[in-house]
Amino acid sequence: MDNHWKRFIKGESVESEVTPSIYRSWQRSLEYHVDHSLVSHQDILTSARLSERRDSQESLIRASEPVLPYIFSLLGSTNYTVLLGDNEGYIIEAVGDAPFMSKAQKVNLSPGASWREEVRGTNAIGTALRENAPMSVFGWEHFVHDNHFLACWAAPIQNSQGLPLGVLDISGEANPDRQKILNIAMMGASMIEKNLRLFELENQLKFYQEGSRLASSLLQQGFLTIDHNGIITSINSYGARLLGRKQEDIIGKLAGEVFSTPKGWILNGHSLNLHLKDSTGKEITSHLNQVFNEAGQSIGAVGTLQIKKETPLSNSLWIGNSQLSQRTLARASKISSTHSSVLIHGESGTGKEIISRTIHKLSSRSQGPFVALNCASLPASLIESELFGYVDGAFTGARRGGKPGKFELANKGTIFLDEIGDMPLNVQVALLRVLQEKEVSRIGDTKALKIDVRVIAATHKDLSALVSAAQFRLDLYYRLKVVTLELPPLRERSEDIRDLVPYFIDKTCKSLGLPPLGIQEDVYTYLLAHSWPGNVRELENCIESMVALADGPILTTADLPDEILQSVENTQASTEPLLDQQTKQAIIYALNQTKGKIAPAAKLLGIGRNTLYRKIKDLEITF
Ligand SMILES: Nc1ncnc2c1ncn2[C@@H]1O[C@H](COP(=O)(O)OP(=O)(O)OP(=O)(O)O)[C@@H](O)[C@H]1O
Repeated sequence: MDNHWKRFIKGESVESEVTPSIYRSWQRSLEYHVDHSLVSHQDILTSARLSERRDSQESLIRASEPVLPYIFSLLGSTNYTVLLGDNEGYIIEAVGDAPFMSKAQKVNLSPGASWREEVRGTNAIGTALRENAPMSVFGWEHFVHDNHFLACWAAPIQNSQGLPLGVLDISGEANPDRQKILNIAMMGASMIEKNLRLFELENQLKFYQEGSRLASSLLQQGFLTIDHNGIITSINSYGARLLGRKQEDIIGKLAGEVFSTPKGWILNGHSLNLHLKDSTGKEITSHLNQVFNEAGQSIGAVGTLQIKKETPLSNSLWIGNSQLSQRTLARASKISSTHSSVLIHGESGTGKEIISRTIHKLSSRSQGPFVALNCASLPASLIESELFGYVDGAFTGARRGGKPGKFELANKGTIFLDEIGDMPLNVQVALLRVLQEKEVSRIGDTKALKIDVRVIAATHKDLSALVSAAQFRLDLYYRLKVVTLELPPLRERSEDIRDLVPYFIDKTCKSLGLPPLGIQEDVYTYLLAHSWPGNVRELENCIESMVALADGPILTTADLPDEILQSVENTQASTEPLLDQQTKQAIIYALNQTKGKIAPAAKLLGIGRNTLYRKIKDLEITF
């Protein structure tokens, strides 16, 4: 068979009779002017240069260390050597049996020699590197005649981009089992590649760990990481100080031991707010987010710890961080420092009572009572006696000893009159008198009692229209609307849903004595798309029923009430396409953020101003 080689050397055409990769390499060997009749003694490193080279290839050598002897042991015969070459074909490591290695040494197949094609013509190491593919080169396929006694198999060792970093070679004396040994060489190369990737990941991990250690040491808040077993794997010194313990006393402990949270929470929720106290009793707020791997399994949680700031609004009962909510709260806070009557307008369930309680809590009357009366829930005949009370025997059916009215009960505090639009006209007159004279007389009594009460009235109706229809007194209307507050419906501040939902889940779990529940992100797609005609009350009811009926530790779309699923699916199917709805929401959000300014809103959305104008027009957005 070495006829092929001889004929090629003589210059005859053998292209169709030789393996293409071997033929290509022979051609290259000719171009490099490799002498086919002589063993080259070029490109052999001195031992000092070889050790420098090995130092520069430290990770390749470390990654191969366990692999070379293992591959040698698989060969099951001693007539082989297993070699590691670097990316320039220099042999930097060899494992093998002495008799064969000494034969190999005669042709410089030993550490220090480069087996690049340019120097030694066609050979497994050089040709595998050049072709960047596994190669076997047998006997006469070697370009240099003296190498014809060799049978060699080599596989490149590649980096993650597929570029060769080195080569694993198995050389022996002619062996017919070409594919089997090539497979072993390929397996060895892939084991080395895996080890190299592992080293890379270890380095990356060290890098990130060091980066996050440095960054978290600079943070003016606590930072902690918890693994999927619930063990605290790191906490910065600020966080440890907050908890009044040493870092080393916290790291390695179960989160449940440090935070005394219900067992198993870490695997249940997607995010969690822990409520803790520091060593001096100050409240610490925390926010932990779970981290998931690509398969969606929890691999732990990272989060922050902070001392809860005592802002005036921390007394607020209002949940929601949307721009509109923040504006509402800021206005409520201002109102709380005045003594005027307040008229709150908003759709049913938007939180008129909650905001009234907040105004009361923030005001100088906070130590006094907050008394609420829903004018729509009582028959007209009873409202007056509820408001002003009565004396013994004031009317048939009156309670013995009389009864104080809500105004009396609210003295030094706040009275909240919900659904004021439903107040009968005769009671409106009496109310106006109380407001003007700041005194109240129980029904059937001649004495008047001085009272100091702030009135907050609320309605979902258009009071000015009721005034025009002569159903509401103009003078009372003006008395009440000294200060007004408009509560936006939930559909206009849907970002609040992301704050309200975890709050309601938490609240319901506590009231039902259940462990904290998580919620799947998909559920929000529905909650955000629903129009919530019943506003926050409807959302609260929805979450309450989901929690009560939930099957697992995480609320999923399967737990959504049918009416929400249907209403969202109907809107999506019939009227606006989902994309339009979401675009609309994004635009409303951006306009809220930028207080209606077009240029910054367009920037926030990443679109041009003209496109934004067009979309506002097309989607009929009003702002
Ligand atoms: N911003 C909010 N944060 C927390 N809970 C809220 C908020 N807004 C409303 N809620 C809850 O939603 C429910 C309805 O709120 P509220 O009674 O204050 O609304 P309303 O506007 O007074 O309703 P209605 O006009 O029907 O009386 C209550 O259970 C309240 O706790």
